[in-house]
Amino acid sequence: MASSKNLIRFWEWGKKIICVGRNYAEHAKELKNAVPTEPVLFLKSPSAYVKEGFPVLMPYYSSDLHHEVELGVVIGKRGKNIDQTRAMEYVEGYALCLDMTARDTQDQCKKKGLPWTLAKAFDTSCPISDFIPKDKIQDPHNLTLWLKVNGILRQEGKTSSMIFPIPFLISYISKIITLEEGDIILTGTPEGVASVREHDEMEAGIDNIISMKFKVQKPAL
Ligand SMILES: CC(=O)CC(=O)C(=O)O
Ligand SMILES: [Mg+2]
Repeated sequence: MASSKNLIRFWEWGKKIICVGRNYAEHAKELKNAVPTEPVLFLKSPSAYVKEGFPVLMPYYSSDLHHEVELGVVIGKRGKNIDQTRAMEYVEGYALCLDMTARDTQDQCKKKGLPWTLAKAFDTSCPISDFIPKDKIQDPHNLTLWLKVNGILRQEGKTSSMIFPIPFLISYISKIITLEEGDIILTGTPEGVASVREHDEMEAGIDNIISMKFKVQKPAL
């Protein structure tokens, strides 16, 4: 088992970013998607990570970049075929994450039956907070995730509304992809996703446990 100390810079390790989509019924409905009966999975590249103090860069091919605030679950040790009853033993801590999404690109990918890589995995598509050790969060299914843009509340959702809870997700994912120390699982976003524009400031938090701010910028050409 890794110590929390080792995981403080987990976001630099180039480990896997495994994302769960449509894990909140109200969000699935707001995008006119069916509520899933099995988790929807996709990956982000490690270069998606961006820390506070650096901007979120708008992908040049999108004109509709959306915020999605999510709880990230940080894995502390290697596991394959993990049983749900033991899944929380593999959790070392948490992080607050944004799953930045080029929504127009995602809509095009869906129409063409293409993967979501361009929509979801571009550089800076995963703003991330500092590592939150497991003992700072008593119940990860009893948290409020919130996100403001330029001071106006856009998203506020309870992790109790997740369709697939964390032990189920860990077990399900580990049957397909071996989980390793430093990997992170983004557990899906609640409703209220919407566009951001150049120079907007996003502020997101988990209750009053942690918060973070990111500016949106166009990349220098
Ligand atoms: C429709 C989506 O983009 C799915 C997703 O990422 C989510 O959090 O839900
Ligand atoms: Mg998401």
